[in-house]
Amino acid sequence: MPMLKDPSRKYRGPKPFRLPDREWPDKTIAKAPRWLNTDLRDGNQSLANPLDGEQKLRFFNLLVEIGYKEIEVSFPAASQIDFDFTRHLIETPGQVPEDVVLQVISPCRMDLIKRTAQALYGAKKVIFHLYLATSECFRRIVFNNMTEDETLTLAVECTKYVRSLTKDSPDPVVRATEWQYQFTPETFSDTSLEYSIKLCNAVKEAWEPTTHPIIFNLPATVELSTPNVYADQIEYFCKHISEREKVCVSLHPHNDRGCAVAASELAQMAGADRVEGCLFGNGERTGNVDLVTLALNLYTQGISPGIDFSDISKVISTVEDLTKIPVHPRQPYGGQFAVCAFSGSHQDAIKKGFQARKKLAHDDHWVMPYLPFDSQDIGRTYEAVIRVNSQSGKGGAAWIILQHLNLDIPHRLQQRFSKIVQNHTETVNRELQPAEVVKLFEDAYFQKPDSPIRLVSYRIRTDSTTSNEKLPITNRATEGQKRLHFEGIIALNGVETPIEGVGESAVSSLVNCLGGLGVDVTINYFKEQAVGSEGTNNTKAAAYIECSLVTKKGSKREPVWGVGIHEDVVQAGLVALLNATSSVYESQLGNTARLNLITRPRRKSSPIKVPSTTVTVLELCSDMD
Ligand SMILES: CC(=O)SCCNC(=O)CCNC(=O)[C@H](O)C(C)(C)COP(=O)(O)OP(=O)(O)OC[C@H]1O[C@@H](n2cnc3c(N)ncnc32)[C@H](O)[C@@H]1OP(=O)(O)O
Ligand SMILES: CC(C)C(=O)C(=O)O
Repeated sequence: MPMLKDPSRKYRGPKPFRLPDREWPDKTIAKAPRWLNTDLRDGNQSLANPLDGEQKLRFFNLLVEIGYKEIEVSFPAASQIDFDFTRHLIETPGQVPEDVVLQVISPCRMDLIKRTAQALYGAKKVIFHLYLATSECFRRIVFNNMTEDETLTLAVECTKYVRSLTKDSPDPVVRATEWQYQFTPETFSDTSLEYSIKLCNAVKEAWEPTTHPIIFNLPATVELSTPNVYADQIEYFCKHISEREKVCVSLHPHNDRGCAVAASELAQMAGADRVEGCLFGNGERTGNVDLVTLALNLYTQGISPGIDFSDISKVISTVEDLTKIPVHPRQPYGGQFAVCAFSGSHQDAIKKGFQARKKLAHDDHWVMPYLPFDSQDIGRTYEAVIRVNSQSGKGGAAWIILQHLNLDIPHRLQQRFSKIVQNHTETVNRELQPAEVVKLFEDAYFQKPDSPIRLVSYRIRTDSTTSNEKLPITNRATEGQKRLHFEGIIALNGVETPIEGVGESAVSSLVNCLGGLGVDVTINYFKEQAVGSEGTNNTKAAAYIECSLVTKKGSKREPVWGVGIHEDVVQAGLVALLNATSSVYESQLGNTARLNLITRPRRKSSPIKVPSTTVTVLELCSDMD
């Protein structure tokens, strides 16, 4: 066969269809549709290994649990498994809740209809579903040139036959069942609308709906056109079918062009009452419409779907286990990446979004950069929202530290820490787990067990008795400063040394003490923060310090950071300073600093006498060690 140069010439293109008075584009979806779940029929018939009875029961129980009230449970004439499963549901007391209706399907073949009716004997509530393809393509190719009239006659005869076996049956047990009837002109979206309507009117006349409307299920058996065309077809059908009030218009879209969700939404705007589909879009070929997406899309329209996906992970694991088809990571809502950001600018915006949201009232509308919905609504935490790799920025790492250590790290530190994270992701060339990000943070800014500078004990007092002049020049407070007197013992590379200094705060007095030891640092940035929920016993203080080493020539080295966390806010600041200083000492000075410090003459520590005039005394807590 010669190769076609342009495959587009192989296809017919859109069929001309005019709907001059179309209304659906101006409509919105105002309520959830009637849902029909067909995982156990259309979903099941498309599996490489169809479900056995036990698996079908597990699936059925899940569907009931999450709230489906109409479930197509089987094609009873197709297999003994489906027949027996239907019988099991009917015969097991309490298995089918009172408000759940079982639906079963059969083609327009008398033998198969009869078998289907047998499967339903004694059921409480049933939708008997018959299908017959109506398009020119199917009538000519599949049904051997069956005419429109012959097709209509077959549909009417089969409907009458179903009627005789169900609501018109002489058997009181059969008549006791609450029967509904559904007819599907299969391949509806490829069938002339006038003909579909003529055939459905004839079927309606044959069934004579009374208590329940007759369900006309109008499938895009194969999705052939853009979603607006399907919506036009549904609007036309709704407007032209007779006795519309006796008809429930149902949708059954397939996803061949990837537009099933859009088609279903537009078709609901066009007047449809009901939607048939499968969880996560299982079904023949590219699947039926995804009922999870359709339902959860309703939330973002301010409508409750009436189906409970608040524990979507459980739904996913059950469905994956039964169908052996994994839910794609990028699947709307259910996919593990559905509300997850790797890229830096997205993470920054999301972090800011959550911080802004914290300040709002609980019931404020969800307005969040990059996140269309709240992952908590489907039972997922915010933890997986931000994930860190080499595409991430400062906001992502900062988010993880906020989530795991409860530290809302300052913007300047975010920028510094982000470089450490970036280096690491580029070295390992993969995503970092939150624990790895936390470890990088702790290693960089917290006290290490082998820290070269450790505060052994200290006391601070405010007093006016200490003469500034008596202290070495580096340890003195500057002019006009409120003076705090800091006395303590510091271990430098394990050698304990008494220190003493004055400053306007505990931190600056310790800075002055360090100056006396030859470690001259200036504080560039200092911030304190409460950690934990206010008003609880768990509140701690966090302090962030950025400082630079000042060399003998007076120039500043690259700044370093330290973070201190402590029950006591003063101590948090001191710890932060020492952590930063340790970094200076280790990373900037290296051996020279070690030498400088070690060669200074120092005494073995002696107890510090605190005068009785002490105003503030803070004992060093043991977790400093
Ligand atoms: C679009 C849909 O998804 S519709 C649902 C389809 N689901 C399934 O087919 C799953 C279960 N099906 C089955 O188990 C089998 O196909 C059965 C039991 C229904 C029928 O099996 P068989 O008797 O072996 O027939 P087979 O499936 O090979 O062929 C279908 C026959 O039914 C005819 N047919 C197909 N659809 C219909 C229909 N809706 N109404 C009446 N006849 C139909 C075909 O034209 C064909 O007839 P032919 O043999 O005279 O050419
Ligand atoms: C029989 C109908 C409902 C169907 O499954 C389809 O058209 O896809």
